[in-house]
Amino acid sequence: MEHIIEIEGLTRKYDDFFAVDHLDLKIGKGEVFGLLGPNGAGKSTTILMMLGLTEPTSGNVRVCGLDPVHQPIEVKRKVGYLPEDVGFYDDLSGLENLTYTGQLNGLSRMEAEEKALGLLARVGLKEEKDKKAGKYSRGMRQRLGVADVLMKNPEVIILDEPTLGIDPTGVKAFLQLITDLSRKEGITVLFSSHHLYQVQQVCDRVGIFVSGRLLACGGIDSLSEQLFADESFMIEGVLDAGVRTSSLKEDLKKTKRQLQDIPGVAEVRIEEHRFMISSSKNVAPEVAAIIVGGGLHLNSLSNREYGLDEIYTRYFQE
Ligand SMILES: Nc1ncnc2c1ncn2[C@@H]1O[C@H](COP(=O)(O)OP(=O)(O)OP(=O)(O)O)[C@@H](O)[C@H]1O
Repeated sequence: MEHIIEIEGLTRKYDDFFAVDHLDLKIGKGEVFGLLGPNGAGKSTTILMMLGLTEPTSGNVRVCGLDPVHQPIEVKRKVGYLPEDVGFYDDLSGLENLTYTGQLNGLSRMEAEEKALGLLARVGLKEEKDKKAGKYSRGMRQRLGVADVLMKNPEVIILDEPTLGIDPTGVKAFLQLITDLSRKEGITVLFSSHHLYQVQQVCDRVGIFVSGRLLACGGIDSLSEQLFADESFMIEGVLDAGVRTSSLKEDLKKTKRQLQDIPGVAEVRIEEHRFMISSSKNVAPEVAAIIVGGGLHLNSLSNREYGLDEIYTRYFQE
């Protein structure tokens, strides 16, 4: 696969703090790639370095074969960037804003207007073309932002939290627009988000950022495996709290050791009269047999499998 973005050992330090810590990442042409991670994970800093707006402390970035540190203007010609909050001339209409961008990019007024009209239709703002940008809703502004970015025929589009503050219907339409750009026009799309669910819907691959590092990267299916392959099942065995034999302490210890030896089991914890077992597969039958065989009184056994959603939430809570 042809790589349009290549990042090697990319690092950005602020004093002693690593905002981005030795990042390696390659993104293919036409891919929709999601940068997923909590606040402060280093997503925006990575984006700014790709655009040549922040200088790396060390490491390399190449975007469309260009070095953003030394060729920032060339990079800006090929890469469209949509920041979290797009700035427009609020007193000008959507059409006038786009036409102005077109003219700044070397088109004549007529050419710019024609192109702007086509793009307004493309992003679903045809009806609102003459409305002042200041009166657009947040979702409309984001769509106008995409049209604005498309005015310069970019090869790559980078969007920072593009769905923030848009209602669910708007989000759906917006994500569809992103997918179309990649599928129909071969544009590479990179977007950052906190929302696993949104990223999951449109991205070919996702990179999970935590503390400036890429914790896992790949198709959505492979992420849970990469992150928590050995802990996707949680089995909980509750003992009868009323039964207190003299050998209880010893029995619990012995049973814990036996549970730990079951193939696939990652961790066994005892909390009061409960066993908590995380494992890579469903070992509930073995767990039941061992607990009962160990002379303990099992009251109930529950077993649940975590989806990527829960793993993601659980992980970031920790
Ligand atoms: N100019 C700066 N000076 C000092 N620290 C900074 C600077 N810019 C960013 N940081 C720090 O670097 C870390 C990464 O920030 P960054 O904005 O890249 O995270 P993010 O993943 O984009 O988060 P968010 O989702 O909140 O936008 C944060 O801890 C932030 O405080």
